[in-house]
Amino acid sequence: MSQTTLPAAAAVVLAGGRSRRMGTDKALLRWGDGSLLEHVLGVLGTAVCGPLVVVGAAGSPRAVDHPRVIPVTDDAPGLGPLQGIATGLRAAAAQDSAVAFVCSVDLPLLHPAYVGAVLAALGDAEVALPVLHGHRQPLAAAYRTALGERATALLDAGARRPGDLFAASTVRELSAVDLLADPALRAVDPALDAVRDVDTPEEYAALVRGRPES
Ligand SMILES: Nc1nc2c(ncn2[C@@H]2O[C@H](COP(=O)(O)OP(=O)(O)OP(=O)(O)O)[C@@H](O)[C@H]2O)c(=O)[nH]1
Repeated sequence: MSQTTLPAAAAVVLAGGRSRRMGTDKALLRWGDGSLLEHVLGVLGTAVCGPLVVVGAAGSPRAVDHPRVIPVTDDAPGLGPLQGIATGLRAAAAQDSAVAFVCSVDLPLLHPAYVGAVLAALGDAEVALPVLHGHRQPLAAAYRTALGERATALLDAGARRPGDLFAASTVRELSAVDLLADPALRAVDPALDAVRDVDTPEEYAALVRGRPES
Protein backbone atom coordinates (compact mmCIF):
# COMPACT_ATOMS: atom_id res chain seq x y z
CA MET A 1 0.00 0.00 0.00
CA SER A 2 1.51 3.37 -0.93
CA GLN A 3 1.45 6.41 1.34
CA THR A 4 -0.88 8.30 -0.98
CA THR A 5 -3.66 5.70 -0.77
CA LEU A 6 -3.89 5.59 3.02
CA PRO A 7 -7.32 6.43 4.45
CA ALA A 8 -7.53 9.93 5.97
CA ALA A 9 -8.68 8.42 9.25
CA ALA A 10 -7.34 8.54 12.77
CA ALA A 11 -6.46 5.50 14.83
CA VAL A 12 -7.22 5.08 18.52
CA VAL A 13 -5.43 2.53 20.71
CA LEU A 14 -6.92 1.68 24.09
CA ALA A 15 -4.06 1.10 26.49
CA GLY A 16 -5.51 1.86 29.90
CA GLY A 17 -6.65 -1.55 31.09
CA ARG A 18 -5.50 -3.36 34.19
CA SER A 19 -4.03 -6.48 32.52
CA ARG A 20 -5.12 -8.61 35.48
CA ARG A 21 -5.19 -11.87 33.53
CA MET A 22 -1.75 -11.21 32.01
CA GLY A 23 -0.31 -10.20 35.37
CA THR A 24 1.88 -7.59 33.70
CA ASP A 25 1.12 -4.50 31.62
CA LYS A 26 0.07 -5.80 28.18
CA ALA A 27 1.12 -2.58 26.43
CA LEU A 28 4.71 -3.21 27.55
CA LEU A 29 4.94 -6.86 26.51
CA ARG A 30 7.84 -7.41 24.17
CA TRP A 31 6.95 -7.85 20.49
CA GLY A 32 9.74 -7.80 17.94
CA ASP A 33 12.21 -5.03 18.67
CA GLY A 34 9.99 -3.10 21.05
CA SER A 35 6.81 -3.16 23.07
CA LEU A 36 3.44 -4.41 21.92
CA LEU A 37 2.14 -0.83 22.03
CA GLU A 38 4.96 0.32 19.76
CA HIS A 39 4.28 -2.58 17.41
CA VAL A 40 0.55 -1.82 17.17
CA LEU A 41 1.30 1.87 16.58
CA GLY A 42 3.71 0.87 13.82
CA VAL A 43 0.96 -1.13 12.12
CA LEU A 44 -1.57 1.67 12.49
CA GLY A 45 0.92 4.23 11.23
CA THR A 46 1.11 2.37 7.94
CA ALA A 47 -2.66 1.84 7.79
CA VAL A 48 -3.99 5.40 8.23
CA CYS A 49 -2.53 8.84 7.69
CA GLY A 50 -4.33 10.64 10.53
CA PRO A 51 -3.31 11.05 14.18
CA LEU A 52 -2.60 8.02 16.36
CA VAL A 53 -4.39 8.51 19.68
CA VAL A 54 -3.22 6.42 22.63
CA VAL A 55 -5.70 6.31 25.51
CA GLY A 56 -4.10 5.57 28.85
CA ALA A 57 -5.70 5.12 32.24
CA ALA A 58 -6.86 8.17 34.18
CA GLY A 59 -3.83 10.06 35.50
CA SER A 60 -1.42 7.74 33.72
CA PRO A 61 -0.53 8.95 30.22
CA ARG A 62 1.50 6.64 27.99
CA ALA A 63 4.82 8.10 26.93
CA VAL A 64 5.40 7.02 23.34
CA ASP A 65 8.19 8.25 21.11
CA HIS A 66 6.32 8.55 17.81
CA PRO A 67 5.75 11.74 15.80
CA ARG A 68 2.04 11.16 15.15
CA VAL A 69 1.02 9.93 18.59
CA ILE A 70 -1.35 11.96 20.73
CA PRO A 71 -1.42 10.62 24.30
CA VAL A 72 -4.65 11.18 26.23
CA THR A 73 -6.09 9.73 29.42
CA ASP A 74 -9.51 8.68 30.65
CA ASP A 75 -11.47 11.19 32.69
CA ALA A 76 -12.16 8.62 35.42
CA PRO A 77 -10.43 5.39 36.40
CA GLY A 78 -11.63 1.88 35.77
CA LEU A 79 -14.74 2.43 33.66
CA GLY A 80 -13.52 0.10 30.94
CA PRO A 81 -13.42 0.10 27.14
CA LEU A 82 -16.48 2.33 26.55
CA GLN A 83 -14.70 5.08 28.41
CA GLY A 84 -11.53 4.53 26.37
CA ILE A 85 -13.56 4.63 23.15
CA ALA A 86 -15.25 7.87 24.22
CA THR A 87 -11.97 9.54 25.20
CA GLY A 88 -10.20 8.41 22.05
CA LEU A 89 -12.96 9.42 19.64
CA ARG A 90 -13.24 12.87 21.24
CA ALA A 91 -9.47 13.35 20.92
CA ALA A 92 -9.55 12.27 17.26
CA ALA A 93 -12.48 14.65 16.57
CA ALA A 94 -10.48 17.48 18.15
CA GLN A 95 -7.81 16.74 15.52
CA ASP A 96 -10.45 17.15 12.77
CA SER A 97 -10.62 13.43 11.99
CA ALA A 98 -14.17 12.38 11.06
CA VAL A 99 -13.47 8.65 11.29
CA ALA A 100 -11.22 6.50 13.48
CA PHE A 101 -10.16 2.89 13.60
CA VAL A 102 -10.30 1.87 17.27
CA CYS A 103 -8.41 -1.08 18.68
CA SER A 104 -7.04 -2.59 21.84
CA VAL A 105 -3.32 -2.71 22.53
CA ASP A 106 -3.24 -6.50 22.75
CA LEU A 107 -3.46 -7.39 19.04
CA PRO A 108 0.01 -8.63 17.99
CA LEU A 109 -1.27 -9.86 14.63
CA LEU A 110 -3.12 -6.70 13.64
CA HIS A 111 -2.43 -5.98 9.96
CA PRO A 112 -2.82 -2.77 7.95
CA ALA A 113 -4.96 -4.67 5.44
CA TYR A 114 -7.48 -5.48 8.19
CA VAL A 115 -7.62 -1.83 9.25
CA GLY A 116 -8.10 -0.76 5.64
CA ALA A 117 -10.87 -3.29 5.00
CA VAL A 118 -12.83 -2.27 8.10
CA LEU A 119 -12.50 1.45 7.35
CA ALA A 120 -13.54 0.90 3.73
CA ALA A 121 -16.70 -0.89 4.88
CA LEU A 122 -17.97 1.98 7.05
CA GLY A 123 -19.94 3.59 4.22
CA ASP A 124 -22.63 5.85 5.65
CA ALA A 125 -22.90 3.93 8.94
CA GLU A 126 -21.62 5.27 12.26
CA VAL A 127 -19.83 2.06 13.23
CA ALA A 128 -18.32 -0.71 11.11
CA LEU A 129 -18.39 -3.61 13.57
CA PRO A 130 -16.74 -6.91 12.65
CA VAL A 131 -18.40 -10.02 14.04
CA LEU A 132 -15.66 -12.63 13.91
CA HIS A 133 -14.90 -15.93 15.62
CA GLY A 134 -18.38 -15.77 17.17
CA HIS A 135 -17.97 -12.35 18.80
CA ARG A 136 -18.52 -8.69 18.08
CA GLN A 137 -15.15 -6.94 17.85
CA PRO A 138 -15.68 -3.40 19.25
CA LEU A 139 -11.93 -3.02 19.78
CA ALA A 140 -11.03 -3.74 16.16
CA ALA A 141 -13.70 -1.58 14.53
CA ALA A 142 -14.24 1.75 12.77
CA TYR A 143 -16.25 4.62 14.28
CA ARG A 144 -17.35 8.09 13.32
CA THR A 145 -15.58 10.33 15.81
CA ALA A 146 -18.80 12.29 16.48
CA LEU A 147 -19.81 9.24 18.53
CA GLY A 148 -17.31 10.31 21.20
CA GLU A 149 -19.84 12.82 22.55
CA ARG A 150 -22.64 10.25 22.44
CA ALA A 151 -20.50 7.69 24.25
CA THR A 152 -19.63 10.27 26.91
CA ALA A 153 -23.31 11.08 27.46
CA LEU A 154 -24.04 7.36 27.80
CA LEU A 155 -21.23 6.97 30.35
CA ASP A 156 -22.62 9.90 32.31
CA ALA A 157 -25.96 8.08 32.34
CA GLY A 158 -24.33 4.94 33.74
CA ALA A 159 -23.68 2.92 30.57
CA ARG A 160 -20.48 0.87 30.61
CA ARG A 161 -20.54 -1.45 27.60
CA PRO A 162 -19.67 -0.74 23.96
CA GLY A 163 -22.97 -2.50 23.20
CA ASP A 164 -24.78 0.42 24.84
CA LEU A 165 -23.23 2.73 22.25
CA PHE A 166 -24.10 0.35 19.41
CA ALA A 167 -27.74 0.28 20.55
CA ALA A 168 -27.78 4.07 20.09
CA SER A 169 -25.91 4.13 16.76
CA THR A 170 -26.15 3.07 13.14
CA VAL A 171 -24.03 -0.08 13.04
CA ARG A 172 -22.91 -2.01 9.98
CA GLU A 173 -21.95 -5.49 11.13
CA LEU A 174 -19.24 -7.15 9.08
CA SER A 175 -18.95 -10.92 8.80
CA ALA A 176 -15.78 -12.80 7.90
CA VAL A 177 -17.20 -13.24 4.41
CA ASP A 178 -17.76 -9.49 4.13
CA LEU A 179 -14.20 -8.70 5.20
CA LEU A 180 -12.54 -11.40 3.14
CA ALA A 181 -14.16 -10.02 0.03
CA ASP A 182 -11.26 -7.54 0.25
CA PRO A 183 -8.50 -9.22 -1.79
CA ALA A 184 -5.68 -7.48 0.07
CA LEU A 185 -6.92 -8.80 3.40
CA ARG A 186 -7.68 -12.26 2.04
CA ALA A 187 -4.09 -12.51 0.79
CA VAL A 188 -2.39 -11.67 4.09
CA ASP A 189 -4.80 -12.78 6.83
CA PRO A 190 -7.32 -15.35 5.57
CA ALA A 191 -7.96 -16.61 9.14
CA LEU A 192 -8.58 -13.05 10.38
CA ASP A 193 -5.99 -13.44 13.13
CA ALA A 194 -5.80 -9.65 13.29
CA VAL A 195 -8.41 -9.74 16.06
CA ARG A 196 -6.67 -12.48 18.07
CA ASP A 197 -6.02 -10.73 21.38
CA VAL A 198 -3.63 -11.88 24.09
CA ASP A 199 -5.11 -11.81 27.56
CA THR A 200 -3.02 -14.41 29.41
CA PRO A 201 0.65 -15.42 29.58
CA GLU A 202 -0.28 -18.67 27.83
CA GLU A 203 -1.88 -16.86 24.88
CA TYR A 204 1.11 -14.55 24.63
CA ALA A 205 3.58 -17.43 24.75
CA ALA A 206 1.65 -19.29 22.04
CA LEU A 207 1.80 -16.31 19.71
CA VAL A 208 5.48 -15.68 20.43
CA ARG A 209 6.22 -19.33 19.58
CA GLY A 210 4.37 -18.97 16.30
CA ARG A 211 6.09 -15.73 15.36
CA PRO A 212 8.72 -15.90 12.61
CA GLU A 213 12.18 -14.86 13.79
CA SER A 214 12.90 -11.22 12.90
N1 LIG B 1 -8.26 3.66 28.19
C1 LIG B 1 -8.76 2.54 28.71
N2 LIG B 1 -8.48 1.36 28.15
C2 LIG B 1 -9.01 0.24 28.71
C3 LIG B 1 -9.82 0.28 29.85
N3 LIG B 1 -10.17 -0.99 30.18
C4 LIG B 1 -9.62 -1.77 29.24
N4 LIG B 1 -8.90 -1.03 28.36
C5 LIG B 1 -8.17 -1.50 27.19
O1 LIG B 1 -9.09 -2.25 26.41
C6 LIG B 1 -8.43 -3.37 25.83
C7 LIG B 1 -9.15 -4.64 26.24
O2 LIG B 1 -9.07 -4.72 27.62
P1 LIG B 1 -9.28 -6.09 28.40
O3 LIG B 1 -8.26 -7.07 27.98
O4 LIG B 1 -10.70 -6.51 28.27
O5 LIG B 1 -9.05 -5.62 29.90
P2 LIG B 1 -7.71 -5.37 30.66
O6 LIG B 1 -8.07 -4.52 31.84
O7 LIG B 1 -6.62 -4.85 29.79
O8 LIG B 1 -7.27 -6.83 31.11
P3 LIG B 1 -7.93 -7.71 32.31
O9 LIG B 1 -7.61 -6.99 33.59
O10 LIG B 1 -7.20 -9.02 32.20
O11 LIG B 1 -9.40 -7.81 32.03
C8 LIG B 1 -6.98 -3.31 26.27
O12 LIG B 1 -6.25 -2.68 25.24
C9 LIG B 1 -7.03 -2.44 27.52
O13 LIG B 1 -5.82 -1.71 27.70
C10 LIG B 1 -10.09 1.55 30.45
O14 LIG B 1 -10.78 1.68 31.48
N5 LIG B 1 -9.56 2.64 29.84
